[in-house]
Amino acid sequence: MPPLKDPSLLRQSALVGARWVDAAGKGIAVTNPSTGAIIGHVPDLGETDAEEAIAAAQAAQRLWSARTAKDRGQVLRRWFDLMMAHQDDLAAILTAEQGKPLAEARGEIAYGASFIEWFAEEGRRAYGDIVPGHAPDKRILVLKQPIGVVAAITPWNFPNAMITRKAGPAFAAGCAMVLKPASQTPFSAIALAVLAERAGLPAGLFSVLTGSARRLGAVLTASPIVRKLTFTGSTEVGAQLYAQCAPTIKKLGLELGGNAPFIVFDDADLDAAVEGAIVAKFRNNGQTCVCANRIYVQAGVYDTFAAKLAGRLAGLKTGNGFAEGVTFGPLIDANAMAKVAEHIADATAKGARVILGGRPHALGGCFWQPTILTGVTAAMAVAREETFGPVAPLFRFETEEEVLTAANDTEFGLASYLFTRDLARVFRVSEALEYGMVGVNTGLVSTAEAPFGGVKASGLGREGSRHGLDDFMELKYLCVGGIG
Ligand SMILES: NC(=O)C1=CN([C@@H]2O[C@H](COP(=O)(O)OP(=O)(O)OC[C@H]3O[C@@H](n4cnc5c(N)ncnc54)[C@H](OP(=O)(O)O)[C@@H]3O)[C@@H](O)[C@H]2O)C=CC1
Ligand SMILES: O=C(O)[C@H](O)CS(=O)(=O)O
Repeated sequence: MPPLKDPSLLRQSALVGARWVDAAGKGIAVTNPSTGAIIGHVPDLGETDAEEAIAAAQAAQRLWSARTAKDRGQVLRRWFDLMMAHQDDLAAILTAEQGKPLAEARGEIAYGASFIEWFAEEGRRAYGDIVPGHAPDKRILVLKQPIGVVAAITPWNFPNAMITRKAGPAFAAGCAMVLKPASQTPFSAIALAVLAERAGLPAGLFSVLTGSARRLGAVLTASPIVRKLTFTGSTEVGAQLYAQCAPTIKKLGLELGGNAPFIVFDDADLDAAVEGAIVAKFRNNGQTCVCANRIYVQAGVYDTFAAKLAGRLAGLKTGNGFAEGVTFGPLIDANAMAKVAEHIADATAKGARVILGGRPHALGGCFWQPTILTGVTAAMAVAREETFGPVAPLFRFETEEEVLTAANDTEFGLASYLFTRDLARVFRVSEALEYGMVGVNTGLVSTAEAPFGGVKASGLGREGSRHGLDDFMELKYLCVGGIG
């Protein structure tokens, strides 16, 4: 990692309420997925630390929620300004621990900061209602109030933005947050806490806990003080946490797995569709929940699309995220490599053809060649499971009805994409797709202004947009009588 302009942002510590706990060279090692080198260590915290963080959050939240939305928004705005002022350092920390190319990491910092900026403003629009009464002497008022102490558990693939997409609305609403970031990428979370402290976020309002996910998660999900759990990660873990929260009836925000269809019709702008596929499939080296997991191309343009996509990919470079001109970094770990290899082996064993890549990259380690498969069918694992890697499986289809049936044939329902220049088809297909989000002639839908989230096994709730704030608030109905 290049030297940081502000080395204090890379802190080998965790934040328990108002107390920084140092790893002091032991605890959990964090490695660079490009090189395998140890970047540093974070503390291995336990149950009592999690309980302490929850208690600190409860005390701080009472005072924080008593401040005006404008005041809270000004603190968040300062946090946004500090994130952008330190964009290069935050990006370097992110590339070191997650692997994505530096330019992409800088983009994530700006994307992550945009949620803080957006909710610094949205917090002042948590409007309630005054409803015409049901009796002459009654008045009906509806208030919006913060839900209270929130627990957040986040993944490694977007170590900055998946935190701020939760912290922004939580703090704007007047909540407190106890965060357990992914163990592979804790330093991005800790750097955010360092800047939050400098921005004036009150002590105790934001804790960052590092250590055993199972152990810390058990405390966070069992505590009756924690009134909401917001989780981003796999559907398997999300379902487990859902069950763990049941005894205390918590509000849940679940951003889970995906299996996005990417549909290219005969009448599409093929160059635009190829660019869209590069973004939708290969952003973060295919390690996003909204990645195009299945690429359906209508028969009339199938061969041309495949050739164009292969031509574009052949010119892009794989390597260490800090190296010049690199578009694809490493996968996060050996398990991710094994899953990619397994999906390709399964597909080729069932008749698919590799027209590009298909093997570990010559760089070794966690690097994989960008890969295109043709002749892919619904019988293959890539059609049913999330690959979470740089593999583009191309399915051929004949009719709109056929591809809609195939696209909806999954338990997931997060993102979906279609490319066509037929306006009637845009609405017919978009309305028929069983997903929370539809990209029309674009491969990138994620932005703070829009509601991000899915249906079915892809989760509950929405993050971002004006809807994202309501997920951190409760409605309170006042029935005021005796008005003569
Ligand atoms: N819908 C969305 O927006 C997103 C969905 N995902 C999905 O997540 C998967 C990849 O991300 P990945 O991080 O591996 O997902 P995981 O679900 O394995 O991990 C996500 C987070 O959950 C924690 N965790 C794991 N097990 C437990 C547990 N028993 N109790 C409490 N916390 C736990 C992890 O901690 P630790 O790191 O310590 O294991 C990590 O912080 C893919 O399926 C992807 O689609 C990922 C990102 C976004
Ligand atoms: O974790 C993810 O995959 C993110 O939600 C993807 S995005 O928000 O950057 O699209």
